[in-house]
Amino acid sequence: MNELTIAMPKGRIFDEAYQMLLEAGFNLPEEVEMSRKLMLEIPEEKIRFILAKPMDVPVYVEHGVADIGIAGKDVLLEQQRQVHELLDLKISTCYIASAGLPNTTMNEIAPRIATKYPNIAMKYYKGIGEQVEIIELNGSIELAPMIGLADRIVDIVSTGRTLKENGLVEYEFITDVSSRLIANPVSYRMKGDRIIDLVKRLKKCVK
Ligand SMILES: Nc1ncnc2c1ncn2[C@@H]1O[C@H](COP(=O)(O)OP(=O)(O)OP(=O)(O)O)[C@@H](O)[C@H]1O
Ligand SMILES: O=P(O)(O)OC[C@H]1O[C@H](OP(=O)(O)OP(=O)(O)O)[C@H](O)[C@@H]1O
Repeated sequence: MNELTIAMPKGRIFDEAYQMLLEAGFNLPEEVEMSRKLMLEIPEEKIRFILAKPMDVPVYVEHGVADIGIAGKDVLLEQQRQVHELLDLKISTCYIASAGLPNTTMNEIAPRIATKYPNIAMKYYKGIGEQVEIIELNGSIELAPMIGLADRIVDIVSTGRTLKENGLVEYEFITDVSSRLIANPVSYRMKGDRIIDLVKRLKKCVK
């Protein structure tokens, strides 16, 4: 049996994704001790997990150092990497929307859009015929309209709490997001049996 290296996103997605693998019947420790270890070997299953930043999972998979990985659709849309998307796990669901201060229109000349997702935002505004200036931030995006850095933000919305607590309203829905199982194209060919078995088992656990 080939060894399978799986890139797992640390943070929000990890628990739900790991739970799905347990439900799919993989013989893994019930709980992963939250240590600082970034690699986890499961010799009984011939699986090796690498624990990566969510934005980096497709990088490991594209380069083939991980055979498969779990990544948010937001990250996949933003990065457009050469990976196969195998399965929608329907976990860590949320959506991407534009938001801003209530009752405001966008500046007519080059409105400014703050976002962690420059490509998604650019594509969206291009699609609706708006020429915008993108201001790329790495977090706390909701600050931007409040302090006059941008007319709108393009960001993830889950419960809507962050928008509400910062006095912002949603303007346009852009796209739904959930986590996806992705594979390196060469691994998919070379380790097809193992990957297809994993997809079949996970498919049964998708809710
Ligand atoms: N409310 C949410 N906010 C952000 N991401 C969410 C949310 N709900 C689900 N997600 C999913 O989780 C992923 C982000 O996970 P997480 O917040 O752990 O990483 P991150 O934003 O890169 O955080 P950090 O840079 O702080 O590690 C997103 O890519 C998205 O697919
Ligand atoms: O609709 P909600 O349930 O409030 O969730 C959405 C918020 O969560 C995420 O931020 P995160 O906690 O990852 O912080 P950061 O992007 O500011 O680092 C996202 O960027 C939104 O700000």
